[in-house]
Amino acid sequence: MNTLELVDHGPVIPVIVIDRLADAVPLAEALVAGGVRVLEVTLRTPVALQAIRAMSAVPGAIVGAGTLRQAADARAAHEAGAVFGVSPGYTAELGAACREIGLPLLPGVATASEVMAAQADGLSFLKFFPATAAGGIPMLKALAGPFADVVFCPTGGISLATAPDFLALPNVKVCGGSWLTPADAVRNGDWARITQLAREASALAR
Ligand SMILES: O=C(O)C(=O)C[C@H](O)[C@H](O)COP(=O)(O)O
Repeated sequence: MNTLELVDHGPVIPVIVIDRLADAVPLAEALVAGGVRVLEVTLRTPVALQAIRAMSAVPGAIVGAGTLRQAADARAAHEAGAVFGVSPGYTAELGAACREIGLPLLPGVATASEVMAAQADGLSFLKFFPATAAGGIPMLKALAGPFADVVFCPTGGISLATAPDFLALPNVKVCGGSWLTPADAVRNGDWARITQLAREASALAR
């Protein structure tokens, strides 16, 4: 798989934090029911790897791991069944580890130098993180000049209301965000609300 294939499935990749393993499967089912199939599960919690394994068995779900910071994270995610990885930043070490194990990587960048480092290692579909704090739409427009061959997935501070402006940019094919899985909805098992948020996100135009 090439990470750019992920954009074929819809305009938004939800960034998911799982605190309780029991929430993993119903949450994935709720998102898939709303038309959102590509799921980024952050490695921020102790149950994240088990959650990736459980969610991978949900029909229709395409599950990847977020918050990859080191080579060991990539290996653990791959072993848990993640079919892609996302990182908040980029290091050559992480890139090499992902290549070695065959885990497609969507690495985070926030500056021109970071774009150049990722491109030097063959990566041209990049997460722009933290999108809003790192310059938002004006920054993406500025990066389009020298990096016309780069496609971005802006993530960080984006909402249903602001996503359309990002998705309207020629160098943006998909947005990431945690707004589809509000912590209170997950805590309360409000899966219907999450399906509704997923429906709204998957209906966004590109
Ligand atoms: O944990 C990771 O792997 C990250 O890189 C950070 C997340 O992508 C953003 O924190 C999501 O941003 P919000 O939509 O503003 O919540």
